[in-house]
Amino acid sequence: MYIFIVNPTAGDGRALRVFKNIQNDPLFHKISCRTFFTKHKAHGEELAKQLVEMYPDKITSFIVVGGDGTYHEVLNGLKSYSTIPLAFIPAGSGNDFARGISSKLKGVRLFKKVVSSSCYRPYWGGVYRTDRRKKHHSRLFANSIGFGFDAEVVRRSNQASYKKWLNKIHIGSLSYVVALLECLFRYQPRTLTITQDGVTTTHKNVWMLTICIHGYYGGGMKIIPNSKMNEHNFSVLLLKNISRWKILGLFLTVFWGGHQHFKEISITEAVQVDFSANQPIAYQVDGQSGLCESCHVNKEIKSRSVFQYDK
Ligand SMILES: Nc1ncnc2c1ncn2[C@@H]1O[C@H](COP(=O)(O)OP(=O)(O)OP(=O)(O)O)[C@@H](O)[C@H]1O
Repeated sequence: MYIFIVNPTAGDGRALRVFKNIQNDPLFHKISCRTFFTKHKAHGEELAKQLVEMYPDKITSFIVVGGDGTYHEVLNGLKSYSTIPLAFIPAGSGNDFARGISSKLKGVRLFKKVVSSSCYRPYWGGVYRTDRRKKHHSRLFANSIGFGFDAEVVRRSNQASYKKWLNKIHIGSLSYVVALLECLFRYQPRTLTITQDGVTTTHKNVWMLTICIHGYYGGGMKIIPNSKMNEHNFSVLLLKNISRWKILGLFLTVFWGGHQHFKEISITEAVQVDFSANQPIAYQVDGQSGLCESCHVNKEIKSRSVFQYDK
């Protein structure tokens, strides 16, 4: 049995339209499936957890129709069930996970491939635990986790009252531009003590620390241009000692990878990253935001089967 988890609000309603097209396809009526619509934040996680506990041996695959946030929730609902296959039909506003796995098909064409082929490949997600969570309360991520300026922009935009209004007139992404300009003048860089694979260093005036499974983030920005996804390593980007105006240049050049030549950026690889900050720091994980003072990040030990059709 296939389980569809659909976030009808993702992509300003695009996910609902995509799902309706799938529902109208004759193949949909030939497969055994059940569909669940998310009704509120974190509902995708609750649904996935309940369903996998209810039907542990009957599920062929979860099929997520939505954006990165919905995929992140379903992934976390399946945290203790690494053998359950997962497929993602991108219909959000960002969809970086689809870019990360080089999925070119969309909508009905992708749905047909998911139910008629067996292109499931191993995917090693990330595990993170902030100081605000107890030891056994680690969570998973599918794309990246970032700390600092960019996360503050996401956090501010998610909390802003103007985002609701901009979403209503379908220019929700403009809320990030407004938040970016707000943060540009107000953000205070942090001092971070970072331990990467056992080596500890302290960095002053840090604007961003971003830990990526693949190169894409923020809705199509290629933050780590040459990132090669693999089972062991993350790509780690550190941005420090940069002027406020140059930050603007960074967010313009990131679309074609020009930012990687900035002397203020270093990109390294690591299996495990720990850090602590001198004061609370914003984080964004798969586009969802929060606050912490320290965090531990490593890769999932067991891989998951994720539908990856990149032809
Ligand atoms: N019925 C609902 N009403 C409001 N919010 C919802 C509902 N269902 C899920 N959500 C929340 O919507 C948020 C955004 O979803 P999602 O990330 O999938 O879409 P998106 O923001 O359009 O896409 P992307 O993250 O790829 O840019 C998630 O945090 C999820 O918890």
